Amino acid sequence: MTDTPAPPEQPEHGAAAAPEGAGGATALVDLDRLSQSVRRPDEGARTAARERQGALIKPAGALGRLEELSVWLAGAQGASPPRPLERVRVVVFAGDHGIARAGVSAYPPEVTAQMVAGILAGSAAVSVLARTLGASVRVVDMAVDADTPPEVSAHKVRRGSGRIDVEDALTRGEAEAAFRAGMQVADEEVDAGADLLVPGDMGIGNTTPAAVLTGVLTANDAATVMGRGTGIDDRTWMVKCAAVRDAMRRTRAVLGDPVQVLATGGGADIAAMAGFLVQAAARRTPVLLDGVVSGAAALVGQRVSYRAVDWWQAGHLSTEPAHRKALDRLSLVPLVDQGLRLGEGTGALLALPLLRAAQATLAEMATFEEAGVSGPAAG
Ligand SMILES: O=C(O)c1ccc[n+]([C@@H]2O[C@H](COP(=O)([O-])O)[C@@H](O)[C@H]2O)c1
Ligand SMILES: Cc1cc2nc[nH]c2cc1C
Repeated sequence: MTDTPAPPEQPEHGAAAAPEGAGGATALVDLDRLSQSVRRPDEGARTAARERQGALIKPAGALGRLEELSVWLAGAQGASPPRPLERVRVVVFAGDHGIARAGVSAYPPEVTAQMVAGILAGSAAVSVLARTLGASVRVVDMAVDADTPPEVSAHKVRRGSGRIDVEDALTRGEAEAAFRAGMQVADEEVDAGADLLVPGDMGIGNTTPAAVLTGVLTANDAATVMGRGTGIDDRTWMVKCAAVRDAMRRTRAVLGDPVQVLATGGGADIAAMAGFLVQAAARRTPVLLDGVVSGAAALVGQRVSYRAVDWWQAGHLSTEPAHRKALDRLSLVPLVDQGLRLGEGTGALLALPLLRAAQATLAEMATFEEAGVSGPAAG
Protein backbone atom coordinates (compact mmCIF):
# COMPACT_ATOMS: atom_id res chain seq x y z
CA MET A 1 0.00 0.00 0.00
CA THR A 2 1.41 3.37 -0.92
CA ASP A 3 0.34 6.44 0.93
CA THR A 4 1.80 9.31 -0.99
CA PRO A 5 2.04 12.58 0.92
CA ALA A 6 0.39 15.68 -0.51
CA PRO A 7 2.76 17.91 -2.49
CA PRO A 8 4.45 20.59 -0.37
CA GLU A 9 2.66 23.46 -2.10
CA GLN A 10 -0.65 22.01 -0.95
CA PRO A 11 -2.46 24.67 1.10
CA GLU A 12 -3.00 24.08 4.80
CA HIS A 13 -6.41 22.92 5.96
CA GLY A 14 -8.81 25.77 5.42
CA ALA A 15 -6.18 28.20 4.19
CA ALA A 16 -6.74 28.01 0.47
CA ALA A 17 -7.41 31.38 -1.04
CA ALA A 18 -10.15 32.44 1.33
CA PRO A 19 -9.56 36.09 2.18
CA GLU A 20 -9.34 36.56 5.92
CA GLY A 21 -11.37 38.77 8.10
CA ALA A 22 -14.71 40.42 8.32
CA GLY A 23 -14.92 42.47 5.15
CA GLY A 24 -18.33 40.92 4.39
CA ALA A 25 -19.40 41.48 0.83
CA THR A 26 -16.49 43.85 0.23
CA ALA A 27 -13.76 41.21 0.64
CA LEU A 28 -12.71 40.08 -2.82
CA VAL A 29 -12.38 36.51 -3.94
CA ASP A 30 -8.84 36.11 -5.22
CA LEU A 31 -9.57 33.77 -8.12
CA ASP A 32 -5.93 33.56 -9.23
CA ARG A 33 -4.90 32.46 -5.77
CA LEU A 34 -7.78 30.01 -5.59
CA SER A 35 -6.86 28.58 -8.98
CA GLN A 36 -3.23 28.21 -7.89
CA SER A 37 -4.34 26.34 -4.80
CA VAL A 38 -5.90 23.57 -6.89
CA ARG A 39 -3.22 20.94 -7.53
CA ARG A 40 -3.31 17.74 -9.51
CA PRO A 41 -4.43 14.47 -7.90
CA ASP A 42 -1.55 12.23 -6.77
CA GLU A 43 0.06 10.70 -9.84
CA GLY A 44 2.07 8.18 -7.76
CA ALA A 45 -1.07 6.79 -6.17
CA ARG A 46 -2.78 6.67 -9.57
CA THR A 47 0.10 4.68 -11.04
CA ALA A 48 0.15 2.29 -8.06
CA ALA A 49 -3.62 1.80 -8.37
CA ARG A 50 -3.34 1.08 -12.10
CA GLU A 51 -0.59 -1.46 -11.45
CA ARG A 52 -2.61 -3.14 -8.72
CA GLN A 53 -5.67 -3.29 -11.01
CA GLY A 54 -3.47 -5.14 -13.51
CA ALA A 55 -2.43 -7.71 -10.90
CA LEU A 56 -5.92 -8.61 -9.60
CA ILE A 57 -7.58 -11.95 -10.40
CA LYS A 58 -9.62 -10.92 -13.44
CA PRO A 59 -8.91 -10.50 -17.12
CA ALA A 60 -7.14 -7.20 -17.75
CA GLY A 61 -9.65 -4.35 -17.92
CA ALA A 62 -12.61 -6.61 -17.07
CA LEU A 63 -13.98 -4.34 -14.33
CA GLY A 64 -14.51 -1.67 -16.95
CA ARG A 65 -15.38 1.77 -15.64
CA LEU A 66 -14.83 0.60 -12.06
CA GLU A 67 -11.13 0.36 -12.79
CA GLU A 68 -10.93 3.97 -13.93
CA LEU A 69 -12.98 5.05 -10.91
CA SER A 70 -10.70 3.24 -8.50
CA VAL A 71 -7.67 4.95 -10.03
CA TRP A 72 -9.43 8.31 -9.76
CA LEU A 73 -10.24 7.74 -6.10
CA ALA A 74 -6.68 6.62 -5.38
CA GLY A 75 -5.35 9.79 -6.99
CA ALA A 76 -7.74 11.97 -5.01
CA GLN A 77 -6.96 10.25 -1.70
CA GLY A 78 -3.23 9.94 -2.42
CA ALA A 79 -3.49 6.30 -1.42
CA SER A 80 -3.43 2.99 -3.28
CA PRO A 81 -5.55 1.10 -2.69
CA PRO A 82 -8.00 3.84 -1.78
CA ARG A 83 -9.73 3.83 1.60
CA PRO A 84 -13.45 3.09 1.97
CA LEU A 85 -15.67 6.18 1.84
CA GLU A 86 -16.80 6.74 5.41
CA ARG A 87 -18.23 10.25 5.49
CA VAL A 88 -20.07 11.09 2.30
CA ARG A 89 -21.73 14.45 2.62
CA VAL A 90 -24.45 15.96 0.44
CA VAL A 91 -24.71 19.74 0.66
CA VAL A 92 -27.98 21.05 -0.77
CA PHE A 93 -27.66 24.69 -1.81
CA ALA A 94 -31.14 26.19 -1.70
CA GLY A 95 -32.33 29.44 -3.18
CA ASP A 96 -35.24 31.13 -4.88
CA HIS A 97 -34.99 32.76 -8.29
CA GLY A 98 -36.84 35.90 -9.37
CA ILE A 99 -37.27 34.38 -12.80
CA ALA A 100 -39.71 31.84 -11.28
CA ARG A 101 -42.19 34.72 -10.93
CA ALA A 102 -42.11 35.05 -14.74
CA GLY A 103 -43.75 31.63 -14.98
CA VAL A 104 -40.90 29.33 -16.07
CA SER A 105 -41.64 26.43 -13.74
CA ALA A 106 -44.42 23.89 -13.35
CA TYR A 107 -44.48 24.56 -9.58
CA PRO A 108 -44.91 27.71 -7.49
CA PRO A 109 -41.90 29.38 -5.80
CA GLU A 110 -43.09 28.60 -2.27
CA VAL A 111 -42.16 24.97 -2.91
CA THR A 112 -38.50 25.87 -2.37
CA ALA A 113 -38.98 26.71 1.32
CA GLN A 114 -41.42 23.83 1.77
CA MET A 115 -38.91 21.37 0.32
CA VAL A 116 -36.12 22.77 2.49
CA ALA A 117 -38.35 21.84 5.42
CA GLY A 118 -38.91 18.42 3.85
CA ILE A 119 -35.19 17.80 3.51
CA LEU A 120 -34.58 18.92 7.08
CA ALA A 121 -37.38 16.60 8.22
CA GLY A 122 -35.69 13.70 6.42
CA SER A 123 -38.61 13.00 4.10
CA ALA A 124 -37.29 14.25 0.73
CA ALA A 125 -35.86 11.97 -1.95
CA VAL A 126 -32.32 13.04 -1.10
CA SER A 127 -32.94 12.24 2.57
CA VAL A 128 -34.15 8.75 1.74
CA LEU A 129 -31.37 8.02 -0.75
CA ALA A 130 -28.73 9.36 1.62
CA ARG A 131 -30.03 7.10 4.39
CA THR A 132 -30.23 4.13 2.05
CA LEU A 133 -26.79 4.60 0.54
CA GLY A 134 -24.79 5.74 3.55
CA ALA A 135 -24.47 9.51 3.29
CA SER A 136 -25.61 12.50 5.29
CA VAL A 137 -27.27 15.72 4.16
CA ARG A 138 -26.73 19.37 4.99
CA VAL A 139 -28.91 22.21 3.68
CA VAL A 140 -27.44 25.66 3.05
CA ASP A 141 -29.96 28.44 2.40
CA MET A 142 -28.32 30.99 0.14
CA ALA A 143 -31.41 32.89 -1.04
CA VAL A 144 -34.64 31.18 -0.06
CA ASP A 145 -37.50 33.69 -0.08
CA ALA A 146 -38.62 32.72 3.42
CA ASP A 147 -37.15 32.36 6.87
CA THR A 148 -35.27 29.13 7.49
CA PRO A 149 -33.69 27.85 10.71
CA PRO A 150 -30.50 29.68 11.80
CA GLU A 151 -28.27 26.64 11.26
CA VAL A 152 -29.38 26.63 7.62
CA SER A 153 -29.43 30.38 6.90
CA ALA A 154 -26.04 31.42 8.28
CA HIS A 155 -24.69 32.10 4.77
CA LYS A 156 -27.83 33.56 3.22
CA VAL A 157 -27.10 36.60 1.03
CA ARG A 158 -30.66 37.68 0.17
CA ARG A 159 -34.25 36.51 -0.23
CA GLY A 160 -34.54 35.39 -3.84
CA SER A 161 -32.01 36.10 -6.57
CA GLY A 162 -32.95 38.71 -9.20
CA ARG A 163 -35.05 38.10 -12.29
CA ILE A 164 -32.22 37.39 -14.73
CA ASP A 165 -34.00 38.20 -17.99
CA VAL A 166 -34.25 41.87 -17.00
CA GLU A 167 -31.84 42.38 -14.07
CA ASP A 168 -28.77 40.83 -12.50
CA ALA A 169 -29.33 37.88 -10.20
CA LEU A 170 -26.99 39.41 -7.61
CA THR A 171 -24.82 42.42 -6.99
CA ARG A 172 -21.13 41.82 -7.43
CA GLY A 173 -20.72 41.89 -3.65
CA GLU A 174 -23.47 39.33 -3.16
CA ALA A 175 -21.95 37.04 -5.80
CA GLU A 176 -18.56 37.25 -4.10
CA ALA A 177 -20.10 36.63 -0.69
CA ALA A 178 -22.02 33.62 -2.02
CA PHE A 179 -18.97 32.18 -3.77
CA ARG A 180 -16.91 32.60 -0.59
CA ALA A 181 -19.70 31.04 1.47
CA GLY A 182 -19.54 27.95 -0.75
CA MET A 183 -15.77 27.80 -0.24
CA GLN A 184 -16.27 28.07 3.50
CA VAL A 185 -18.86 25.30 3.50
CA ALA A 186 -16.41 23.04 1.64
CA ASP A 187 -13.75 23.87 4.23
CA GLU A 188 -16.14 23.11 7.07
CA GLU A 189 -17.11 19.77 5.58
CA VAL A 190 -13.54 18.71 4.80
CA ASP A 191 -12.41 19.79 8.28
CA ALA A 192 -15.25 17.71 9.73
CA GLY A 193 -13.87 14.67 7.88
CA ALA A 194 -15.87 14.47 4.64
CA ASP A 195 -14.14 12.09 2.24
CA LEU A 196 -16.58 12.65 -0.65
CA LEU A 197 -18.73 15.69 -1.34
CA VAL A 198 -21.97 15.83 -3.33
CA PRO A 199 -23.50 19.17 -4.35
CA GLY A 200 -27.28 19.21 -4.30
CA ASP A 201 -29.73 21.95 -5.27
CA MET A 202 -33.25 22.98 -4.36
CA GLY A 203 -34.81 26.03 -5.96
CA ILE A 204 -37.92 26.49 -8.05
CA GLY A 205 -36.85 28.10 -11.32
CA ASN A 206 -33.18 27.12 -11.03
CA THR A 207 -33.07 25.19 -14.31
CA THR A 208 -33.44 28.58 -16.03
CA PRO A 209 -30.15 30.08 -14.72
CA ALA A 210 -28.54 26.65 -15.16
CA ALA A 211 -29.51 26.73 -18.85
CA VAL A 212 -28.33 30.32 -19.16
CA LEU A 213 -24.90 29.64 -17.68
CA THR A 214 -24.51 26.45 -19.69
CA GLY A 215 -25.61 28.20 -22.87
CA VAL A 216 -23.10 31.03 -22.57
CA LEU A 217 -20.24 28.88 -21.27
CA THR A 218 -20.62 26.22 -23.97
CA ALA A 219 -21.64 28.60 -26.77
CA ASN A 220 -25.03 26.98 -27.40
CA ASP A 221 -28.20 28.93 -28.07
CA ALA A 222 -31.24 29.10 -25.82
CA ALA A 223 -33.38 26.53 -27.62
CA THR A 224 -30.58 23.94 -27.48
CA VAL A 225 -29.97 24.19 -23.75
CA MET A 226 -33.62 24.57 -22.78
CA GLY A 227 -35.27 21.82 -20.82
CA ARG A 228 -38.61 21.11 -19.19
CA GLY A 229 -37.31 21.36 -15.62
CA THR A 230 -40.04 20.25 -13.22
CA GLY A 231 -42.21 19.26 -16.21
CA ILE A 232 -43.41 22.43 -17.94
CA ASP A 233 -46.00 22.46 -20.72
CA ASP A 234 -45.49 23.93 -24.19
CA ARG A 235 -46.85 27.35 -23.30
CA THR A 236 -44.49 27.65 -20.32
CA TRP A 237 -41.68 26.38 -22.55
CA MET A 238 -42.13 29.45 -24.77
CA VAL A 239 -41.98 31.80 -21.77
CA LYS A 240 -38.88 30.04 -20.43
CA CYS A 241 -37.18 30.06 -23.82
CA ALA A 242 -37.57 33.84 -24.10
CA ALA A 243 -36.26 34.23 -20.54
CA VAL A 244 -33.22 32.05 -21.24
CA ARG A 245 -32.54 33.94 -24.48
CA ASP A 246 -32.75 37.35 -22.79
CA ALA A 247 -30.68 36.32 -19.78
CA MET A 248 -28.07 34.76 -22.06
CA ARG A 249 -27.79 38.03 -23.96
CA ARG A 250 -27.15 39.88 -20.69
CA THR A 251 -24.71 37.26 -19.41
CA ARG A 252 -22.73 36.94 -22.64
CA ALA A 253 -21.62 40.53 -22.15
CA VAL A 254 -19.65 39.60 -19.00
CA LEU A 255 -18.35 36.23 -20.13
CA GLY A 256 -14.69 36.88 -19.29
CA ASP A 257 -15.41 37.36 -15.59
CA PRO A 258 -16.65 34.19 -13.80
CA VAL A 259 -17.92 35.99 -10.69
CA GLN A 260 -19.82 38.50 -12.82
CA VAL A 261 -21.27 35.63 -14.87
CA LEU A 262 -22.69 34.24 -11.60
CA ALA A 263 -23.93 37.70 -10.59
CA THR A 264 -25.60 38.39 -13.94
CA GLY A 265 -27.05 35.06 -15.04
CA GLY A 266 -26.76 32.75 -12.03
CA GLY A 267 -27.94 33.16 -8.47
CA ALA A 268 -26.70 32.92 -4.90
CA ASP A 269 -27.17 29.13 -4.70
CA ILE A 270 -25.25 28.49 -7.92
CA ALA A 271 -22.50 30.95 -6.95
CA ALA A 272 -22.06 29.17 -3.64
CA MET A 273 -22.01 25.81 -5.38
CA ALA A 274 -19.27 27.02 -7.75
CA GLY A 275 -17.13 28.14 -4.81
CA PHE A 276 -17.84 24.87 -3.04
CA LEU A 277 -16.74 22.76 -6.02
CA VAL A 278 -13.46 24.60 -6.58
CA GLN A 279 -12.61 24.68 -2.89
CA ALA A 280 -13.32 20.94 -2.61
CA ALA A 281 -10.68 20.47 -5.31
CA ALA A 282 -8.28 22.82 -3.50
CA ARG A 283 -8.80 20.69 -0.40
CA ARG A 284 -8.06 17.51 -2.37
CA THR A 285 -11.54 16.13 -1.76
CA PRO A 286 -13.34 14.18 -4.49
CA VAL A 287 -16.77 15.26 -5.67
CA LEU A 288 -19.68 13.47 -7.36
CA LEU A 289 -21.57 16.04 -9.41
CA ASP A 290 -25.36 15.85 -9.63
CA GLY A 291 -27.61 17.27 -12.36
CA VAL A 292 -27.98 20.33 -14.54
CA VAL A 293 -27.50 22.87 -11.74
CA SER A 294 -24.25 21.40 -10.47
CA GLY A 295 -23.20 21.00 -14.11
CA ALA A 296 -23.63 24.75 -14.62
CA ALA A 297 -21.80 25.56 -11.39
CA ALA A 298 -19.02 23.21 -12.46
CA LEU A 299 -18.66 25.03 -15.78
CA VAL A 300 -18.07 28.27 -13.89
CA GLY A 301 -15.68 26.41 -11.59
CA GLN A 302 -13.80 25.13 -14.63
CA ARG A 303 -13.37 28.75 -15.75
CA VAL A 304 -11.84 29.53 -12.37
CA SER A 305 -9.58 26.47 -12.34
CA TYR A 306 -9.37 23.97 -15.19
CA ARG A 307 -7.54 21.60 -12.84
CA ALA A 308 -10.51 21.44 -10.49
CA VAL A 309 -12.29 19.14 -12.95
CA ASP A 310 -9.78 16.38 -12.13
CA TRP A 311 -11.39 16.16 -8.68
CA TRP A 312 -14.93 15.68 -9.99
CA GLN A 313 -16.89 12.79 -11.46
CA ALA A 314 -20.29 13.14 -13.11
CA GLY A 315 -22.62 11.09 -10.90
CA HIS A 316 -25.44 10.92 -13.42
CA LEU A 317 -27.00 12.34 -16.55
CA SER A 318 -30.10 14.47 -16.08
CA THR A 319 -32.79 14.64 -18.74
CA GLU A 320 -32.14 18.40 -19.06
CA PRO A 321 -30.41 19.00 -22.43
CA ALA A 322 -28.03 21.55 -20.88
CA HIS A 323 -26.60 18.87 -18.63
CA ARG A 324 -25.17 16.82 -21.50
CA LYS A 325 -23.65 19.96 -23.00
CA ALA A 326 -22.05 20.87 -19.69
CA LEU A 327 -20.61 17.39 -19.17
CA ASP A 328 -19.23 17.37 -22.71
CA ARG A 329 -17.45 20.65 -22.03
CA LEU A 330 -16.12 19.26 -18.74
CA SER A 331 -15.05 16.04 -20.53
CA LEU A 332 -16.92 14.04 -17.89
CA VAL A 333 -18.88 10.87 -18.62
CA PRO A 334 -21.89 10.28 -16.35
CA LEU A 335 -21.83 7.16 -14.22
CA VAL A 336 -25.57 6.46 -14.30
CA ASP A 337 -28.45 7.46 -16.55
CA GLN A 338 -31.80 6.62 -15.00
CA GLY A 339 -33.88 9.47 -16.38
CA LEU A 340 -33.73 11.49 -13.16
CA ARG A 341 -34.55 15.21 -13.21
CA LEU A 342 -34.91 15.91 -9.53
CA GLY A 343 -31.76 17.63 -8.30
CA GLU A 344 -31.19 17.67 -4.51
CA GLY A 345 -28.08 15.51 -5.10
CA THR A 346 -30.20 12.44 -5.86
CA GLY A 347 -28.61 11.48 -9.19
CA ALA A 348 -25.13 11.69 -7.75
CA LEU A 349 -26.12 9.49 -4.82
CA LEU A 350 -27.25 6.78 -7.23
CA ALA A 351 -23.65 6.57 -8.43
CA LEU A 352 -22.26 6.17 -4.92
CA PRO A 353 -22.51 2.34 -4.92
CA LEU A 354 -20.41 2.27 -8.08
CA LEU A 355 -17.71 4.32 -6.42
CA ARG A 356 -17.83 2.11 -3.33
CA ALA A 357 -17.64 -0.98 -5.55
CA ALA A 358 -14.60 0.48 -7.32
CA GLN A 359 -12.86 1.12 -4.00
CA ALA A 360 -13.69 -2.29 -2.52
CA THR A 361 -12.63 -4.33 -5.53
CA LEU A 362 -9.27 -2.61 -5.81
CA ALA A 363 -8.68 -2.82 -2.06
CA GLU A 364 -9.94 -6.33 -1.32
CA MET A 365 -9.50 -8.57 -4.36
CA ALA A 366 -6.55 -10.94 -4.39
CA THR A 367 -3.73 -10.70 -6.88
CA PHE A 368 -2.89 -13.59 -9.25
CA GLU A 369 0.18 -14.24 -7.14
CA GLU A 370 -1.65 -14.27 -3.80
CA ALA A 371 -4.41 -16.56 -5.09
CA GLY A 372 -2.23 -18.86 -7.18
CA VAL A 373 -4.32 -18.16 -10.28
CA SER A 374 -2.62 -18.36 -13.65
CA GLY A 375 -2.14 -15.11 -15.51
CA PRO A 376 -2.75 -14.53 -19.23
CA ALA A 377 -1.57 -17.24 -21.62
CA ALA A 378 1.91 -16.51 -22.94
CA GLY A 379 2.32 -15.32 -26.54
O1 LIG B 1 -30.97 18.07 -11.39
C1 LIG B 1 -31.57 18.31 -12.46
O2 LIG B 1 -31.02 18.09 -13.54
C2 LIG B 1 -32.96 18.89 -12.38
C3 LIG B 1 -33.74 18.90 -13.51
C4 LIG B 1 -35.02 19.42 -13.41
C5 LIG B 1 -35.49 19.92 -12.20
N1 LIG B 1 -34.69 19.92 -11.12
C6 LIG B 1 -35.17 20.45 -9.81
O3 LIG B 1 -36.40 21.12 -10.02
C7 LIG B 1 -36.32 22.48 -9.63
C8 LIG B 1 -36.10 23.34 -10.83
O4 LIG B 1 -37.01 23.10 -11.87
P1 LIG B 1 -37.76 24.34 -12.54
O5 LIG B 1 -38.68 23.74 -13.54
O6 LIG B 1 -38.50 24.99 -11.39
O7 LIG B 1 -36.68 25.18 -13.10
C9 LIG B 1 -35.13 22.57 -8.72
O8 LIG B 1 -35.54 22.41 -7.39
C10 LIG B 1 -34.22 21.47 -9.18
O9 LIG B 1 -33.56 20.88 -8.10
C11 LIG B 1 -33.45 19.40 -11.19
C1 LIG C 1 -41.90 18.89 -5.05
C2 LIG C 1 -40.54 19.26 -5.62
C3 LIG C 1 -39.37 18.69 -5.07
C4 LIG C 1 -38.13 19.05 -5.60
N1 LIG C 1 -36.87 18.70 -5.30
C5 LIG C 1 -36.04 19.33 -6.10
N2 LIG C 1 -36.74 20.08 -6.90
C6 LIG C 1 -38.04 19.96 -6.64
C7 LIG C 1 -39.18 20.52 -7.19
C8 LIG C 1 -40.44 20.17 -6.70
C9 LIG C 1 -41.66 20.76 -7.29
